[in-house]
Amino acid sequence: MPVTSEIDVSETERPPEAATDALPINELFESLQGEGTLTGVPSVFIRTSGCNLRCWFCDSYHTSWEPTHAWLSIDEIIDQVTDFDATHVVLTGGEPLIHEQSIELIQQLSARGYHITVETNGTIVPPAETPIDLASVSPKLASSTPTADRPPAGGDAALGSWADKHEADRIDSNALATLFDRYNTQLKFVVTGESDVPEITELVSTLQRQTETPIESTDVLLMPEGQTRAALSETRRTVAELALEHGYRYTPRIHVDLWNDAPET
Ligand SMILES: C[S@@+](CC[C@H](N)C(=O)[O-])C[C@H]1O[C@@H](n2cnc3c(N)ncnc32)[C@H](O)[C@@H]1O
Ligand SMILES: Nc1nc2[nH]cc(C(=O)O)c2c(=O)[nH]1
Ligand code: SF4
Ligand SMILES: [Mg+2]
Repeated sequence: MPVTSEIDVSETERPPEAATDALPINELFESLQGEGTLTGVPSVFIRTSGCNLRCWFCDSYHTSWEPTHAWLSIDEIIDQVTDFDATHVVLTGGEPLIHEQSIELIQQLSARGYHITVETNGTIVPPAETPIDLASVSPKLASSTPTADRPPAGGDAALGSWADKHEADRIDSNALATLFDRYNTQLKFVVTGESDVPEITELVSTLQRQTETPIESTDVLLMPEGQTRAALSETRRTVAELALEHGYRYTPRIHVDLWNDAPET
């Protein structure tokens, strides 16, 4: 059931009428996993609203810059998930781990046998026993920081004080190392061009010193920046060639190739 346009509120504070275990849900749909090591796997996507960062390029503008959502209880979410046939669930956002109710949702879905991927920016570590099958971690590079020259889709009026806050909070290497040690993890970088590579190499080296689990270059995925087919066609070849040159994996964004920027895909 589409929930995208049902309720439009400008913040993610829980209204008094919402259940205590409710989550702000921007959309809930079935699609093919479009990114990363599970690309092509039929999956139910649960997109929470609200984020602790503000990437200028965010392809889910209505979960970050202008959060839009309905409040659904965990039972309501699970009812909707079980209406689909997929065995894989992708919990995404926004930043799903800013909501403590996401943990209960993950536990309940896992107990029902679902394979759980969490798409996260890697700044928040969930409680130790949270049953995540794939931590799809996308650390945010300097090129993600919004500025007056690089404003979000809503223009620089939306920028407010986010340039400084985003820049200060986008990387927490302790959090990234803990996630990597605890979960089966892919590090999926959004790449805008060659100038992003030194920061990726440096961050991967830093994390290799911090983690107990060895980080292989094949755990590192380069994903082209682009919300639309037209934008991706500008970046993907460069990013694929950078992956080849540096021994990292390349991941396409097949949902963008297939459905462009349509909601619920
Ligand atoms: C909308 S985010 C939600 C999860 C989490 N907040 C994060 O950033 O990882 C889902 C995925 O889309 C990626 N993404 C967002 N905007 C993008 C863009 N313009 N081009 C390529 N990937 C993008 C993110 O890096 C992340 O891997
Ligand atoms: N098909 C499809 N695959 C995806 N993989 C990660 C997504 C996300 O927004 O987190 C996403 C998405 O929005 N759609
Ligand atoms: S961290 Fe994720 S949801 Fe938040 S602004 Fe960046 S891409 Fe969007
Ligand atoms: Mg997406």
